[in-house]
Amino acid sequence: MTTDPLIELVGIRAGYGPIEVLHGVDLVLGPGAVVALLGPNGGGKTSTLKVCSGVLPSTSGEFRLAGRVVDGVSAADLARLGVCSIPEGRGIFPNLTVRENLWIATGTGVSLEELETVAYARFPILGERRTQLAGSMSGGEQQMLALSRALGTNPTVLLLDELSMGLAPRIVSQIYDIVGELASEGVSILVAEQFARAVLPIATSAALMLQGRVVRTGDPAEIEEELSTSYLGG
Ligand SMILES: Nc1ncnc2c1ncn2[C@@H]1O[C@H](COP(=O)(O)OP(=O)(O)OP(=O)(O)O)[C@@H](O)[C@H]1O
Repeated sequence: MTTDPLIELVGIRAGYGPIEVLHGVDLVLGPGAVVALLGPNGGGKTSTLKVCSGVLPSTSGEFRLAGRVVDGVSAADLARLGVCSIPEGRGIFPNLTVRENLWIATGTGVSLEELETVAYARFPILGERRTQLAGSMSGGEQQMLALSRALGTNPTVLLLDELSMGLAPRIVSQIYDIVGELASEGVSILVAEQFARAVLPIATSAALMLQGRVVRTGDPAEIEEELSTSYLGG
């Protein structure tokens, strides 16, 4: 196992057209770590994840994956290198069945059979619903499907954006239990959450993002406390 950080961002700047939204992001995701990317709306959490998954190119700084500089590497190539992303909104296709959604992940070179085996073993409900349209399932089941697509590809790094969005607290904690299991199996995880409490039980450290920069990293509970008193009016 590598001792290099899985992901290392150094002074990353990036934006949309002429508007820069990341103004020099520094972030480290170590092997087997679960880093919670916390902060209020618009701080740049999603944009940082997009840089890590290769869908938002940086304009300066350095992005390293397991010690290798990967600035400019395409999202598809990063996926082949083991970076797997579940974007905000889950990235599943509501008008396709569970099985067809899993089939989409075969683009990374895994067979449908393998994907289905992994998915249905971990989430039996998905096996029961394999021919059902994804859009007709509950939010929690859709999130399970999104996670299954990721798991089947055997990622080394998992990028998660607002997993808790729109889900009941009980479902959120079930989903995060599974994310915690993945971490204990050695997957390194970077997870953006506006509602920090959801991710606290599994986070090994936290990074606070404000206005396009990581302003502090440290103990997840301390950062959550600072966030809720200073920035969210809690
Ligand atoms: N596609 C886009 N085009 C232009 N500006 C964008 C785009 N996406 C995000 N932004 C801007 O970039 C900044 C950072 O947004 P980002 O979504 O990365 O933050 P966030 O911390 O993830 O917030 P949220 O929790 O609301 O998603 C915001 O000012 C936002 O308006």
